[in-house]
Amino acid sequence: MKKLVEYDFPRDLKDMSIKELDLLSYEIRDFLISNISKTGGHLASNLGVVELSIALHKVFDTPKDKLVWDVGHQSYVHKILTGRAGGFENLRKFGGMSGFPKVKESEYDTFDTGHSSTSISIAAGMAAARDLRGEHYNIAAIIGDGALTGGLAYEALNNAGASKTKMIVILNDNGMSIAPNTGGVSRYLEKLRSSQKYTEFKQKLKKNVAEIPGIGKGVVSGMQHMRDSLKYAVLDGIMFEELGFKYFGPIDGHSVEDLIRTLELVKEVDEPVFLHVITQKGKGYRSAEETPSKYHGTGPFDPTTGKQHSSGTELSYSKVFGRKLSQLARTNSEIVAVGAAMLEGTGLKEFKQKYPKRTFDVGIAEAHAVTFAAGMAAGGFRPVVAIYSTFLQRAYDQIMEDVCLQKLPVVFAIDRAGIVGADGETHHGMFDLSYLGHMPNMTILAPADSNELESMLEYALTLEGPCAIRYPRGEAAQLDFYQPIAGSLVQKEGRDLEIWAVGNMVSTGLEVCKLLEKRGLDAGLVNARFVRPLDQPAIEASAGRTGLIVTLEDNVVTGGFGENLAAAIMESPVKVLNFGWPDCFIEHGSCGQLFEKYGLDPESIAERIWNYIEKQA
Ligand SMILES: Cc1ncc(C[n+]2csc(CCOP(=O)(O)OP(=O)(O)O)c2C)c(N)n1
Ligand SMILES: CC(=O)[C@@H](O)[C@H](O)COP(=O)(O)O
Ligand SMILES: [Mg+2]
Repeated sequence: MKKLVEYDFPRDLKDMSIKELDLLSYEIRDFLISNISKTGGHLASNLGVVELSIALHKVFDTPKDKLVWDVGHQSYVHKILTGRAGGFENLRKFGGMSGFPKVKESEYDTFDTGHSSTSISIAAGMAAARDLRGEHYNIAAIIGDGALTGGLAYEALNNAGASKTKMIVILNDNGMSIAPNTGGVSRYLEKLRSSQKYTEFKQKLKKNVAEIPGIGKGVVSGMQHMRDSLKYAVLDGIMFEELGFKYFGPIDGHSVEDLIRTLELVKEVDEPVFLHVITQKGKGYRSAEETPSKYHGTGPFDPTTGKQHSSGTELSYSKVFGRKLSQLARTNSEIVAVGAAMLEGTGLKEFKQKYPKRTFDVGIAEAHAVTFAAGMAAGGFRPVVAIYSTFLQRAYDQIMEDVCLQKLPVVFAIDRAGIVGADGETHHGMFDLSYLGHMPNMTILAPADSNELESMLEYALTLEGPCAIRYPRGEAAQLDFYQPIAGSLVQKEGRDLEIWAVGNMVSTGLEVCKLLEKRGLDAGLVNARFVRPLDQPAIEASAGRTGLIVTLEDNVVTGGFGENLAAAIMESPVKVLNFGWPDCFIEHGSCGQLFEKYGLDPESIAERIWNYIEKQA
């Protein structure tokens, strides 16, 4: 039997029979399990779209026809079917293949994605561009039921449905976001899924397709006939029909045959089509079927037992945050937690178990989460909104207008701040200090270790306005900082220079001081703690003690802590050197590799400081 790397995909799919395609789906699942068990990656979502991806590449003429994968974490099978099986050895590794669609990686990847709920907008825009140019090809957006909880998807449905342009929205409905999906739309989809009509549709589909005389006009009239005889399906999908889409389904997303038949039909429709496909997250791998959330994004695991190698016992910042919040909520009944489809990732699972009524998971809806929290704060509560740094970018305006403008006491627990590693450029949380740093009334804190995170959370909940606490992905440092949160913390004064480090960069700063000491330099270290407001008196005092201030932050330099500090003492003769991420998008790789490549590891920083001082001498 041929290996997946030996096929000429997608061309080879065109000659394969349904039976061969069924066999191929087994082969692809084996390949995914075997490879992801070594590299880690998004397993469960990909196992769920094996047949759908095969059918799409069988029916559509890619890359002329365009496929847009929402989020893109489920694009692995698409990658296999477009000649990239060989890339899986280095999936998400430094210099290796990305875990998301990348235009620069393949002509079959139509758009760089990573953040949810964008696919329908992208497809609608592509369709408008195609129509304006008078071109003819198919465009399909493949969106999950989780991604369909995001507001942008509805703005796009509203616009695309009314436009009457030819495009296909395929809903990959598995009832799951990372965790079980939530909300009213999810309940509506559940109703469609569990309806008897699902099986009836399958029977009618077979019967009607058999009656279709050929292609072109025949297909269209056959399809019209089918739709007429499937009035119930139209009724069931009424919400999408009312928005201007022709609704088809729901169909079995694990039947290659049904998928191919239906796609052949809907691709002939000259209007917006909404095709509802039912799949199972984790399909074909027992551990992932039983606990899809655990295999949504997984590290390496034993493929035979399903046992994940990383024990998950490390004390992450997320866990420290969740544990402390639960503890504070015991005595403060005004504390409520707000999340956006990432309760587990942000450490709120324990809080939800203890305080289900005080936990609000709004779905993949970060902008709504923030304004919802603003509403709760206006109603007298103390909302704590836990969102990853990269996803909070979505809610810039809501933080500014709905929270800061009214100085509402909302606490933002910003997880995954700084570089995150394997997810890469769409997911690094390296902009929050810049996008929050200019917001009036906002306090921004960054803990250097787990104790500081706890103290900062306690402190934030005493403030009368908004406060953001940002901390990185992964294991929490244990530096034993117990001092109360009042301003910056001078660890050590320095004669030759003083380093002002933000959050996780305090650990780096300690290393840099040691390395410089070996070269005979007396470097001091200040744990900034407050990114906003700046601790002006302490900064001025530091500038008075030394001729050089060095700032370290796990954030883009542009508009970050260091630039603000430099501006705050621009009249002083002290020189300021800023270290942070350069003004560009940073690729995927391990955090260690990225810090090294961009000169942000202790050795590179010490070297640059040394060279700078040498040059000045
Ligand atoms: C704006 C944004 N918020 C959160 C996420 C994190 N996230 C990635 S995939 C996912 C679940 C998506 O569910 P669904 O679209 O149904 O796809 P499935 O994994 O079920 O195939 C979430 C919440 C994201 N990528 N983008
Ligand atoms: C695809 C996506 O956006 C999430 O699944 C993300 O990969 C989760 O990252 P963490 O592993 O940091 O929770
Ligand atoms: Mg889903």
